[in-house]
Amino acid sequence: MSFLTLTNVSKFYGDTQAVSSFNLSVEKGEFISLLGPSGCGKTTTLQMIAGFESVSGGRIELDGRDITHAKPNTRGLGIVFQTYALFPHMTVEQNVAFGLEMRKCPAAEKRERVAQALALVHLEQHGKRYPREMSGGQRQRVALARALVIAPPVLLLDEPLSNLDAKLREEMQFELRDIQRKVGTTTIMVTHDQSEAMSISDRVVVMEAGHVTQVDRPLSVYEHPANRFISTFVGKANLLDGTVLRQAGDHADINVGGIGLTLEAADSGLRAGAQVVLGLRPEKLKCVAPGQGRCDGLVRQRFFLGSQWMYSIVTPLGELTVLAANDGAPMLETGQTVGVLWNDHNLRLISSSRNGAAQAAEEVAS
Ligand SMILES: Nc1ncnc2c1ncn2[C@@H]1O[C@H](COP(=O)(O)OP(=O)(O)OP(=O)(O)O)[C@@H](O)[C@H]1O
Repeated sequence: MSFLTLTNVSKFYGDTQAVSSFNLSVEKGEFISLLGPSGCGKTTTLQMIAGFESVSGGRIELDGRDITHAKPNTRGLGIVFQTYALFPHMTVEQNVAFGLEMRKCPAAEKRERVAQALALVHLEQHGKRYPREMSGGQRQRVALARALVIAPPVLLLDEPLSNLDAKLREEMQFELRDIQRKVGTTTIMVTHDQSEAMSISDRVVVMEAGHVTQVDRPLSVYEHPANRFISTFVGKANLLDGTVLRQAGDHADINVGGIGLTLEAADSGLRAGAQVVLGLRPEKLKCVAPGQGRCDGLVRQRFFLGSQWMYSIVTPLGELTVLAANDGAPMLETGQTVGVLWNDHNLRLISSSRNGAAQAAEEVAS
């Protein structure tokens, strides 16, 4: 059953539509990420859930209650901002206790709940310090404890890790997910970092220019991106321009640069002659000895990524990016000819013109 529901929620700033017909049902305890490029409407959506921005149209319900126009303080949600927004003149304990004081919580209960919240974020030894005496990661955890101490029905996180350096950010991603699992709070996080969204969330909501374009589990978004933008925004993808030769049963034969590919396309409705764009992830390609792959190619560039090598290989399909594990096998040299191998099972249909019967006739005739 849905715990938080957004139905056709939209937002106009004057004539500009920042969010358009946003629909989402969130289950109790779920961790959802709103993912998309700058300006796509993520923060505006979060602010509408929090009640800091008014809603131009649609409805927001929390646990069966219509909160579309409710005042922010009556929604009781926990919020963590990108800047943490800690009170500099208050100690860590006082910062965490703030929400309980507003709620007139009795002193003994307050002490206990603050201690529990600080223990949850591993800061029980730091209660008497001031925010300026804490590192960025510690301040982030204080902000989290302050949001969680009121036991909110929903936790809203706006780019909560973006001020941290790469290593700390990664550690905090795991910690954040761990804490969220422990307390079981339904969480909505805004991020423009696809790897963060993929590693933390139960489901990812991809937004583009105010619209939701895909809602799915991280693996499904990665393996079955809904469009061309998502295929390259979430991970890397080789995009191959091809022409459908024929659709037969549950697959389609496709010509890409003179090489025949088989696309599993049972429900695609592709017609012979249609122009298609196929996606193939770089880690699904393998370099083998010349003549041993599906085609040969010339290594144009290589990049060392630590755990992997990334190669740029010129092939009849176009220039392909190939990711190979740094597993001790000899690395490829630029200028070297290699075979390139892949399984057509890993091809994804990204877009198609879905036409071209006449073009098909020409292809078959030629
Ligand atoms: N107060 C405002 N007045 C007018 N336009 C606004 C206002 N706030 C946001 N916008 C516009 O609404 C659109 C969505 O903004 P929003 O901040 O929600 O995007 P975002 O996806 O969170 O971006 P970012 O990742 O850069 O924070 C943008 O075009 C932005 O310029």
